[in-house]
Amino acid sequence: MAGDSATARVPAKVNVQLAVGGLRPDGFHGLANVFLAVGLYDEVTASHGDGRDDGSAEGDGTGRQDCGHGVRLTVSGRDAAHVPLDESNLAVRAARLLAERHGREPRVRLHITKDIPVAGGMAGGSADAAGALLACDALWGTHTPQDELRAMCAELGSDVPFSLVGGAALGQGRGELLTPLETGGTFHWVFALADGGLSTPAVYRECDRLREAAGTGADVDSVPEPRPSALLLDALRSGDAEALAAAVSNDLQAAAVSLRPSLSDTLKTGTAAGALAALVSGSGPTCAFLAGDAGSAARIAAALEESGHCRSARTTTAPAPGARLLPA
Ligand SMILES: C[C@](O)(CO)[C@H](O)COP(=O)(O)OP(=O)(O)OC[C@H]1O[C@@H](n2ccc(N)nc2=O)[C@H](O)[C@@H]1O
Ligand SMILES: Nc1ncnc2c1ncn2[C@@H]1O[C@H](COP(=O)(O)OP(=O)(O)OP(=O)(O)O)[C@@H](O)[C@H]1O
Repeated sequence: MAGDSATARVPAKVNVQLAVGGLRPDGFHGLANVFLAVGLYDEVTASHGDGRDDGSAEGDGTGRQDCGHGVRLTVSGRDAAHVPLDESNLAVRAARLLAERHGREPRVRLHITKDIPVAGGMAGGSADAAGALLACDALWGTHTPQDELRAMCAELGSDVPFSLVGGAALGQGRGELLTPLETGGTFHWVFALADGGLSTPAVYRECDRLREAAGTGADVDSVPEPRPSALLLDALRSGDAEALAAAVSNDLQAAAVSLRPSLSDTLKTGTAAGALAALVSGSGPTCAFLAGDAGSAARIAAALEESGHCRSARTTTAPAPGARLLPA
């Protein structure tokens, strides 16, 4: 496909197990990271820029920037104002990386339709990076093999390879080494979106600080090697929500709550409303609630919104497919 534009749709993620090992000399932590893709999506459209203004109004949550070397970026959606429009944007970095690999100019116009919360612990920027790779690859007709796309994803960020593949997967190393996992059914989730984000490096630093303060140490020699939970993998395989609820864990949760103490009220609210499990999503501050069925998910979402302990609540299901091109 090498038409005038290409659009990729990419899911958010929740980590149903996030076991964090010690701080490595390269500044990353070894992980046993069980990712589950969930049905909240960003869309990334790549099109041939013609250099003309597209008429998007200022102040409608849409910005525009020529990021140099021919990449122009616009973003729409409720959180658009919080998305960087310069070269730090992961979608821009992805387009430039793909162009560089194919020895071509990254001349492209990118538009992100943002629905995944920004800095929310749901891999929104990673989704946009994976989406930009797919959309630009289709627009430019560069036909990059899947293994090369995956390697580029890993260069862009630890969560990006999972955004590409979706479904459910175990991430090892810093999270980029993926093993696909079987899932036996549909899981119902509620996400409580917070006001403002949390910085992922800051949450990892807080995790280290809490470990040091507890006297256990935070480096690779002090923290046991993280391992996936057999109970959790069984629960995913069998599609058993109650068993999954009993096995979920997030080693970054205490750090996220330490930086944002109000999250504990959000977690309690969802539990009181009938959630089978309540946990911080990745590095937070989004909180994730596993529900028994769609009706229970709707009741938990209503209780969260009524409580005022979140900005808004969203219901969805998992697993969701990975990054996909939409029909032209
Ligand atoms: C919290 C998670 O979302 C769970 O899936 C990820 O581990 C974060 O993945 P990400 O946002 O793609 O992170 P990256 O862009 O690769 O790294 C950002 C920063 O997070 C910290 N980081 C990230 C991944 C990891 N395994 N250990 C870390 O300590 C490092 O300070 C790193 O500089
Ligand atoms: N396309 C993008 N969308 C959102 N944020 C981006 C993007 N590109 C770069 N960023 C920057 O990355 C930061 C983290 O954003 P992101 O939404 O990816 O966080 P996150 O969902 O918590 O990430 P993760 O769950 O992978 O740790 C933002 O504060 C922003 O400065």
